[in-house]
Amino acid sequence: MSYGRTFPLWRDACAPVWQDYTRHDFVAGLGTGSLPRENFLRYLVQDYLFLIQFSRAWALAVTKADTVADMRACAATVQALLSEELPLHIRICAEAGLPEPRLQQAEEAPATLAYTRFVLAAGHAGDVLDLLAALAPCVLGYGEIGQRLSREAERDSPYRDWIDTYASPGYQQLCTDMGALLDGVAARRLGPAPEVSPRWGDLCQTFRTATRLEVGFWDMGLA
Ligand SMILES: Cc1ncc(CN)c(N)n1
Repeated sequence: MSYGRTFPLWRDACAPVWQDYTRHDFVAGLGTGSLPRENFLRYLVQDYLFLIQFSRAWALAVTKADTVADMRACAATVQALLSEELPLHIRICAEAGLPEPRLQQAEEAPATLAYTRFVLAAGHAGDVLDLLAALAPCVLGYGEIGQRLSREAERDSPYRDWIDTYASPGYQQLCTDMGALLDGVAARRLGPAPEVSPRWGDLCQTFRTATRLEVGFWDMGLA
């Protein structure tokens, strides 16, 4: 799945690290079902904390967006994070005996701090395109992972629920919408040939750093 034109260019510019992210051992363990539950829950608690900061970053994108249509697209992502993705985490953790107040009291792991504060700093220091470059690996990487695992994962993987969430038409639509948002902002700010813009190298670097931080997030889950 390409999710527009800009995303594949950024992804292909950091292909080895993208591979490390989307083909990580943690992801393989979700597909085969061999990932220990304890590691999955450690990841989910941190991801709960991650998604709160990530929602703030998308809310920042609402304030930085160029047009009302873009504001709506960013606001829809805030809504999806808080009302669809976060409840999945709350439900799975509650079933495992971890009610939401316990999640709220959890301490952020260094990997969570590093990733979320990087994204927020990129957004505060830069414009909406810098912010979207930092946000894209998260949204679109899980879109790719969800699609692939829904085809390749063991039918009876205990992580089917998780896989189905990211493969679902709702999440895939979010990815398609983000790809279109990204293309529109890139065209507006960089012109018809974004790859030759003087900003292109910095944007690729921001995307690459966020992708490395995704790898660090899976590593934290496996540790
Ligand atoms: C760390 C991380 N990256 C991406 C996603 C998908 N929104 C997530 N839930 N957590």
